[in-house]
Amino acid sequence: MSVLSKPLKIALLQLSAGANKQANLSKVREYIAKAIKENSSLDLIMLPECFNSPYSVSEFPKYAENIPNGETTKFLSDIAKEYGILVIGGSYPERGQDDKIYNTSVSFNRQGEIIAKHRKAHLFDIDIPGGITFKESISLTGGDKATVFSLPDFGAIGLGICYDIRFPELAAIAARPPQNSFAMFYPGAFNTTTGPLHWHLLARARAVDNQVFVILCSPSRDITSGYHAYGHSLVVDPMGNIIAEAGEADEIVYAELDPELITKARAGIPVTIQRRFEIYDDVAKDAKISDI
Ligand SMILES: NC(=O)CC(=O)C(=O)O
Repeated sequence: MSVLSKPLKIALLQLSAGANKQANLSKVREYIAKAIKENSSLDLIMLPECFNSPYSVSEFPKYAENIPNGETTKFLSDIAKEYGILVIGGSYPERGQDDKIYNTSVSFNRQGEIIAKHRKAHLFDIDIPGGITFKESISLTGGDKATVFSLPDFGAIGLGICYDIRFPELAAIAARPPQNSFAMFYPGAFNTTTGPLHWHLLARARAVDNQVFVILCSPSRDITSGYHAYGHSLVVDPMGNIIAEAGEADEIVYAELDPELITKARAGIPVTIQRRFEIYDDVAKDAKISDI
């Protein structure tokens, strides 16, 4: 039996976010209504990284909210409940109890209850001369756990945020026993330097490494903003094939995750049972998993 119990129908909302939080949330609401109108049998909606605020280290503290008591968490919970749909709530800046700021993703069941919370573990601190310099650690603190949770009626999934995809350990922890996830979801905002270099490569690599679906949801590209997101929200199957992809503008991407594709990939190339843990350590053993 596959680790995914039945086909999962998903929609990725590739949307840009501006300075006005209310306008950003209204746009999300409008696109969710559109997605459900276009595809009434949808199971899950996913949003991009930083969908309620600009992607900017100086702006994060101004937009940061308490989770679960802030307005964006309530907004997402209401949507999940209203439409009876699973929601992977992209990410938004969180002000923790410790007064530190995190880049956090919250997921909801069909009743609007929180089923997972992931704090971006690996902060995006890079400096590519002639390309891009970015330092999330100026205002953000990294989370300290991997996130794996059960998507009701479907099975386990892992979740990381953007730069987390560069670290294969989180996906390996999610995909291997004892977690046995069928997919890795990454809300992510690569940019016009790193996107063309690595976006597809990393998504396909994580999929093939672990024989799972990999789903990336990006903001759309707004060249009037301070950060030019790459776009190209993506769904990759367990063999590494791209089965759905957005362009650069606002767009909804639909895909169906078919359990048979996992079964076939694992039967044909049985790496899941060929690992040599007597040669190297299994990162999935004793991993620190988020418990909300
Ligand atoms: N924005 C990110 O967190 C990551 C990114 O753009 C990259 O890894 O490239």
